[in-house]
Amino acid sequence: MNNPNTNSFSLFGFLHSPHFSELLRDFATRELNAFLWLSLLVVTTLLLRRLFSLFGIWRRARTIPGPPSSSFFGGCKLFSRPNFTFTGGFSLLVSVRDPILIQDMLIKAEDKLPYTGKLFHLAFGQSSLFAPSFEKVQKRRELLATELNERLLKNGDMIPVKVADFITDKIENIKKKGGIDSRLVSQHIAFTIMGVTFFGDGFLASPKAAMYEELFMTIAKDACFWASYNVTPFWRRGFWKYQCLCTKLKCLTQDILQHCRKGCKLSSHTKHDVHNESSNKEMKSADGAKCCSDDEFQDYYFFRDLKDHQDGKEESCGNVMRMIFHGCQTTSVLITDVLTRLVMHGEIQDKVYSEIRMVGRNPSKYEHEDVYRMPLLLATIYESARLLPTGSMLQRCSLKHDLSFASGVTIPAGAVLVVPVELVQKDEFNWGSDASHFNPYRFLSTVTNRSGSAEDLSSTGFSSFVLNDPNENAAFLPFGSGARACIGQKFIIQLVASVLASLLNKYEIRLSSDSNDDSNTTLKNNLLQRHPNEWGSSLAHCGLWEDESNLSFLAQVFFLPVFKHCPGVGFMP
Ligand code: HEM
Repeated sequence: MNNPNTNSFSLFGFLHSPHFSELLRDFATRELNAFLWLSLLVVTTLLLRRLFSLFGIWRRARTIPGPPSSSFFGGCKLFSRPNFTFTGGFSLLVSVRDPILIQDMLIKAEDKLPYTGKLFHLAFGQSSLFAPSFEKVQKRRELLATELNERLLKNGDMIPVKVADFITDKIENIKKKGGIDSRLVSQHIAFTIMGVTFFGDGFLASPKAAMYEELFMTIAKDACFWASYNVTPFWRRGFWKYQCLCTKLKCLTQDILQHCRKGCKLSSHTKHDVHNESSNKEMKSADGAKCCSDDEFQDYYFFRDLKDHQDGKEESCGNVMRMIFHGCQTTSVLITDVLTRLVMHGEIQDKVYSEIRMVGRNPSKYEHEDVYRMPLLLATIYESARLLPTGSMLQRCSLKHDLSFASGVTIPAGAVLVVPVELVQKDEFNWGSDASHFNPYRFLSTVTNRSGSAEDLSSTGFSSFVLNDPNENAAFLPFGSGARACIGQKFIIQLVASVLASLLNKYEIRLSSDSNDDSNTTLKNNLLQRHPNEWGSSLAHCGLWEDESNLSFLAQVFFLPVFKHCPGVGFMP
């Protein structure tokens, strides 16, 4: 019979024996070795996979002709082969500069990069309209384009007139308080156009419209910074403040929408049960703005056709905010640039003014079809967009299939395709020797009579020029091209031209004499002055400046908008 005391004694003795510690050490060493081997195996497999994928990329990239491309996205370039840059990201980056290839590529490569929209996801929530996959956006793109163009045709006369009147009032009000920056005027115009487009006329009367614009701009300014974190920075207090602003914006968007809808309903017949209905869904946000459910948005007329195509998770609110954001950023850059060009090229401003006066039936308001009788104004807008596109790069990829081009080049699926828009739009090969100069006439042709000589039509109220379609030149890409081209191009060009026609009829844009900084004078300050002959007949546009007390307001023009060169924040979806 075993004595338990003897057993426990011998176990205790064994545990303290040198043999046991040796066994333990041996075991630990084996475990550690096994772990190290396993780690080595995993790391080696990962590295080999990466190496193989790198060789795969290199092998496929060898078939793509062209010079080596430089590093994009600020990444460090490790080595470069023709059209292939290894930046450590293990993706093939192909930069396309040939306009014919670009056109082909923009038609065939329908997807955008998988991280497209991440930047704005944080700020505005999900947006199905700017999703990377073409399959997801195709239907909505078509519906939105129809809606915009129908709206354009139906309400084309009303939006520019209302926006121009609203902006003129705003300018006059700000003028009373002091100086005003032309970037700010452009921002107001862009924001008002977007507001009226997406919320209806009620937006102009909304008491929260000004606050909405301010909040939008604050968020747009910070969006790049907060999206630059790979891991959402929950630990930073500033991040929570930003999130709070984003929630406020969403609530305010819904609040303004409700305000506009109520206005519509009141003016039609009954108050309905808007208040009761929504009170169940409402929750109060920090500043008192009311949040309601997304159903409100799905009822909203602008999205009524999109309703059937919404999947459960999607937020229509995100779509509206993303579009307002995109439209505002791009449009305000464009308007600022047009104003700058007109200041810098007084002779063009004079001719545009004559054109506007010639067409003008009503001295202050222009109807939408009238802008098509102002080819120089339209050409000025296109030429400004050519010289300063709102995004410096277009990006595409084909997520599923390899892309084969007419030239015989094949780009593998998943490769990142970029078009350096600024370079292409200023390339002498595409635009001639004056490619980097402002010359709106490049988009115009003269009207000729039967004998082939230029005809002077000024007495008939028609311009002697006709506008060529700028999109005929494959190197004209401010609105992109192909499958994912901007669907707002026609709409916004017509609106911007109409609003500018109304404003230019009232104001002349000039460099400010206040600027002391001579080196920057050319681009810095300009003045919008009310034309003394605003309501009169066609007096000469120049020479109206004797009376300096007429000076209206100071407008500063900045050539490069603040956001322009921040990667991603700009104006690209
Ligand atoms: C001056 C004004 C504008 C400019 C310069 C502009 C420019 C652009 C550019 C460059 C793209 C990318 C195209 C591409 O990758 O090929 C784009 C996309 C888009 N734009 Fe605009 N845009 C403007 C105004 C608008 C407006 C007013 C709207 C709508 C109200 C709009 C709606 C869109 C949409 C929905 C897309 C995304 C298309 C997609 O990803 O499928 N844009 N825009």
